[in-house]
Amino acid sequence: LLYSVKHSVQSVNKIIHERLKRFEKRRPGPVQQHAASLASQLAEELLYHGWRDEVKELLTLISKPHFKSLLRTHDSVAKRDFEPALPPLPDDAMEEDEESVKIVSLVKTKEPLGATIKKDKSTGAIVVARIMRGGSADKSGLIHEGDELKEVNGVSLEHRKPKEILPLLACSEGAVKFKIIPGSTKEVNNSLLLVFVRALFDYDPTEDPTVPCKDAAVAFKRGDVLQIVGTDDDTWWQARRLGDGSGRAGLVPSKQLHKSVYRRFWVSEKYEFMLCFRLNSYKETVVGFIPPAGLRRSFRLGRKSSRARKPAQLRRWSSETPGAVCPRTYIEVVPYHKEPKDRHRLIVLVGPSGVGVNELKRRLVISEPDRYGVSVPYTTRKKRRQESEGLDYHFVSVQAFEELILNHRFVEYGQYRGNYYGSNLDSVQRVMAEGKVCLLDVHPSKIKHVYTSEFKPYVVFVKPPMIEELRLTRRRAKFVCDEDGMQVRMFSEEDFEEMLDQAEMLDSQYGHLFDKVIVNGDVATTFRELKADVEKLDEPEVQWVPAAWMRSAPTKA
Ligand SMILES: Nc1ncnc2c1ncn2[C@@H]1O[C@H](COP(=O)(O)OP(=O)(O)OP(=O)(O)O)[C@@H](O)[C@H]1O
Repeated sequence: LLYSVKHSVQSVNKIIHERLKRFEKRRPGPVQQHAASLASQLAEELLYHGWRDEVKELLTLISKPHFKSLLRTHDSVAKRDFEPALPPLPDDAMEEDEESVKIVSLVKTKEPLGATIKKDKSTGAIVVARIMRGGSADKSGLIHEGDELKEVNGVSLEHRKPKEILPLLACSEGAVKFKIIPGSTKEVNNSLLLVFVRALFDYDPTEDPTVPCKDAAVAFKRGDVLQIVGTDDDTWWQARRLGDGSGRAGLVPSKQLHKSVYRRFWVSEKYEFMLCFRLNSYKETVVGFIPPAGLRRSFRLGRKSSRARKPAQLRRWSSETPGAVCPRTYIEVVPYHKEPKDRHRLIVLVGPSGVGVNELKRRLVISEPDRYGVSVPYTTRKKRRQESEGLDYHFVSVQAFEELILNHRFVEYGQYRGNYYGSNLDSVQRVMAEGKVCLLDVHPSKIKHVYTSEFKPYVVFVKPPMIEELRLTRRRAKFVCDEDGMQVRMFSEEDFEEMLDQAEMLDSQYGHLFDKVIVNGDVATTFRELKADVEKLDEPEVQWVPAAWMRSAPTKA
């Protein structure tokens, strides 16, 4: 038995040996040398191709650290990093330490090389400061951060300033030859990160005196989605702006940097502004206006009290979200693909009093009553003759209402003339369970109650147009001006100014929560824009939602 086992092991070994020999003769070569970055690009592509199980599985596989390491190792072997073959040195290179000089040749396209340079203050040498992820320099794998540049296309860089070197590179077409002295080799992770963030502030590098290289920076607007591809540097991250078509990574201020710059700016220049911001704010406590039956008016607190010309200090804006004190940076987002079986996202409409939130809500419901619905509010007041339970209000006892308060079932509630009124979460859920798009109109400070994966709110900020257009479009418009909602009057110049002031404050305090800003000039145009935007949420296109929603299982508000 032992003999036969030994014999078979020997034959297996022989077979393996022969196979390996054959394999060696064929000398299989790598198909390409950038498998790691290709896998990252593939992962990114997959984000846009539905959220099917196979896609998820493949994404999980290629995002695993050991799989990434395997690909990086493959790339090193493919590039023969283990036995660096230096090209023959030109004669004049002999003055340098032969061992240390390297000539590299990159093929330059119309795109920039994707590297920044700086002058080393102590030695005066020109060194590579940064390599942009995904750029030509990065993909070549031939130039690294810290490398000293000696020549570009035979032109010596000695005693030159970085500014003088840029034109040399800009002129170069096709192959660009660099003579470099490699810096200390540090491990560089070439694979792109799969972290996406939504910017909560506008950034324009041309106006930023702190940016190390304006040309290498990426400009973006609040709401843009950025893919963060490198966070090696604590102050300047590398990121790509999605949808700009270039795919080029550039510098963006890191979270920490933006916070510190913002604080410095705030302390020095914005201090006065912030001070009046605080003086004008107060805690919301009362419901100011409860409308008659029909399409419910909102519970936007104190909306009418401001019209009743209360002093500025008593205006309703809450101090509970001190947006201007805490700088807004980035919020991590993930792609969300709506499946046909998924519920519609909750549509939250916010805006200053009188801007037209109710009007737009009304138009949406009338346009497609089977598709759009509004939640029916709860009240403890007595039912009037013409009102119906569940249609105008849910009429409940004080005890029942207070129990609901204790159970955190209200998005917004308050008291008016001794009765409670409130927008209830169950009411919202009922509309959503009917398969309708639920429209909710709340003060932005209350969005937090529905900011969960269960509701996936899509927040639309309805903004007034410029004052000239307000005057023009609201010439014949009337708004409810008494506390019982029965009297109406025309808009005054003061109402317009107040609307614009409120809009500005809402934007600065809660702008980070808005998915869409819509300017309500001509109401028919605004309505069409809003409807088209809401309908887009049902298309199989990728939507970017806070990562926190998707990480946790659907949470109850
Ligand atoms: N774009 C517009 N052009 C002209 N009139 C408009 C426009 N939008 C709204 N209106 C009118 O302005 C008035 C106030 O609108 P609406 O009641 O919808 O405001 P609101 O934002 O819901 O404010 P509030 O909650 O304080 O009532 C209504 O008469 C409405 O028809």
